[in-house]
Amino acid sequence: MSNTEQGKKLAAQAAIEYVPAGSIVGVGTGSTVNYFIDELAKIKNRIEGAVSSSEASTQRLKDHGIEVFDLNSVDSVPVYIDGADESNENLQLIKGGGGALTREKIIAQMAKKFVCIADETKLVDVLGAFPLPVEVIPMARSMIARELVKRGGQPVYRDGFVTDNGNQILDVHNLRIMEPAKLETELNDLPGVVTVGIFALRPADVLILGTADGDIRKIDG
Ligand SMILES: O=C(CO)[C@H](O)[C@H](O)COP(=O)(O)O
Repeated sequence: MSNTEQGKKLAAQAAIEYVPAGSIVGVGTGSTVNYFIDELAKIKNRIEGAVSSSEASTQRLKDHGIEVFDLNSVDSVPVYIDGADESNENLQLIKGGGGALTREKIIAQMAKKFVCIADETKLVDVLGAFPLPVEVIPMARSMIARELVKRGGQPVYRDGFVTDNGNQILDVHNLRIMEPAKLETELNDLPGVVTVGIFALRPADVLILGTADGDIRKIDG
């Protein structure tokens, strides 16, 4: 197993301690979360079930025999565990590399505690080296792409990819995001933008990083 994969797995294992007994657990999407789902399966008798941020995670949870609830049937989500494409020291994130950003942001907003799990390479000084995913309503794609260019970005259409919500993704290259909350708010305001992959208005509460030397590092927000 590579150092990166080991880091993801370590972080996923460490996140289990944040899962309260008897709870409905918010579950994100991606390869790091897949390790978490596999860990969660080991304690499935101690939880009530999960709410999920993607069809892919829902399938994996169900394959493990973990009940997946409709979010509308749930009053509260005590903890949400998800990965990230980048995090800064303030636990502001870029997410959406796997295209699940909208449902991820909805569950993160609802969660009392958002625990982000990643390998240590995801920690950066300035967000934006990872292309920023923006989910858009299909008819607005070109208009929004022009708006992103005006702001210094280079949007690239994720051709052939359709989100679980039936929308499209623009991956915006060439950004150095110095004020994440400001850019998140500004892009949120463009008609046709469904979700911006900046998680700054609702950052993570805890970041667990798995390191190459087999350790974990925790940063509290
Ligand atoms: O935001 C996400 C999916 O939309 C993922 O959390 C992000 O892409 C990280 O994925 P991975 O754990 O595979 O590196």
